[in-house]
Amino acid sequence: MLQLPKSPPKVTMRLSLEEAYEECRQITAKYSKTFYLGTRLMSEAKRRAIWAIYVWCRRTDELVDGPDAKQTTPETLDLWEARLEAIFAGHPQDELDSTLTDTLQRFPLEIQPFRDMIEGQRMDLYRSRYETFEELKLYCYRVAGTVGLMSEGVMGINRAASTAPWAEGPYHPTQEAIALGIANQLTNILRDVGEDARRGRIYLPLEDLALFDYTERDLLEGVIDERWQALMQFQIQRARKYYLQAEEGISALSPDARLPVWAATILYSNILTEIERNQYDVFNQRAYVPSWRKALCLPVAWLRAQAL
Ligand SMILES: CC(C)=CCC/C(C)=C/CC/C(C)=C/CC/C(C)=C/[C@@H]1[C@@H](COP(=O)(O)OP(=O)(O)O)[C@]1(C)CC/C=C(\C)CC/C=C(\C)CCC=C(C)C
Ligand SMILES: Nc1ncnc2c1ncn2[C@@H]1O[C@H](COP(=O)(O)OP(=O)(O)OP(=O)(O)O)[C@@H](O)[C@H]1O
Ligand SMILES: [Mn+2]
Repeated sequence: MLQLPKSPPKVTMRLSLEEAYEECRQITAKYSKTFYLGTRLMSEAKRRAIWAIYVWCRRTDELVDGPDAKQTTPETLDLWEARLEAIFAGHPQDELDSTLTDTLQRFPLEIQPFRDMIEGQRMDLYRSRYETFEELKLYCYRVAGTVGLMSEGVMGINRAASTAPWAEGPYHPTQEAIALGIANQLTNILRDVGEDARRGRIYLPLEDLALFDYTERDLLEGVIDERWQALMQFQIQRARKYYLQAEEGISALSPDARLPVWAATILYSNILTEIERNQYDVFNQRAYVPSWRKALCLPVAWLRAQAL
């Protein structure tokens, strides 16, 4: 389903565009129940665009995080970037690429966030520690804030919203879209601390570990004590600060985008609550929002989407 060609294949399309979009839908449903649920609340045109973007992002992430990651070199990412340029130039190299080329004809997306995402994956090739939160924030912008920019381009803005007389035009919630991506990535990092530690990776800023007198060795050994709980609560509070900043911008999105974005935001941020419920044990269990609790989030998302 998500196999990445090892080298640029000759351009052969075994699927129609419709079949390719259906494959994008299946990949999104398979790899992220939360975001897939969000897309089901969107219009047909917007959900197809998000599926196409999700697949490109997932394939990009799998180059460094997937089963074949050991074969990925900086040159692999250079080739992937050239392939991205081809997609934007209207020359997709396979049917999954062609859904993004098709999406670009419907939604005016900039290429830069896609390039920045690849730059974030390059960081994963050579970095396994982050000294400061500023360094981690740059990584989070690149692998997730960029997704916010891509998504905002599809969601569209609320042009009917009153514009201040001194403003040039409708408000674009760019910083809030980036903030939601960063909030989601910080959540993902906290959820996957154990999985990443087992691969020798620590995303939590080392300056934060030192603040709570918790060592790298403690983390790699999965030590859970008051120091760990205080460190995790600090991390969770910071992630929630980014969610709060993001929520300011959701009302600036087009009306039909508010419900799906509120739903995805509430669902993903609830992973933090699940981590708290698990007493911050992210080493032996993977925090996730059970389906019944996901369902309970939907009426809340609907109410938040009504409030301007
Ligand atoms: C509802 C909606 C529009 C969702 C966007 C879905 C989308 C295109 C997601 C792409 C995700 C992806 C595969 C990115 C590659 C790098 C990566 C893995 C990033 C991390 C995602 C985790 O995904 P998942 O949970 O499936 O990963 P694992 O299970 O760990 O394998 C990230 C945490 C990034 C997610 C970032 C976003 C979804 C951006 C959200 C921002 C918006 C929708 C902007 C909304 C606009 C305003 C104004 C707030
Ligand atoms: N990458 C994974 N590794 C281990 N378990 C996973 C993974 N993805 C999902 N699961 C498991 O699948 C079940 C559903 O979790 P969840 O709803 O978070 O799925 P998901 O696809 O990971 O959603 P999202 O990616 O949006 O968080 C849980 O039991 C979760 O532990
Ligand atoms: Mn997932």
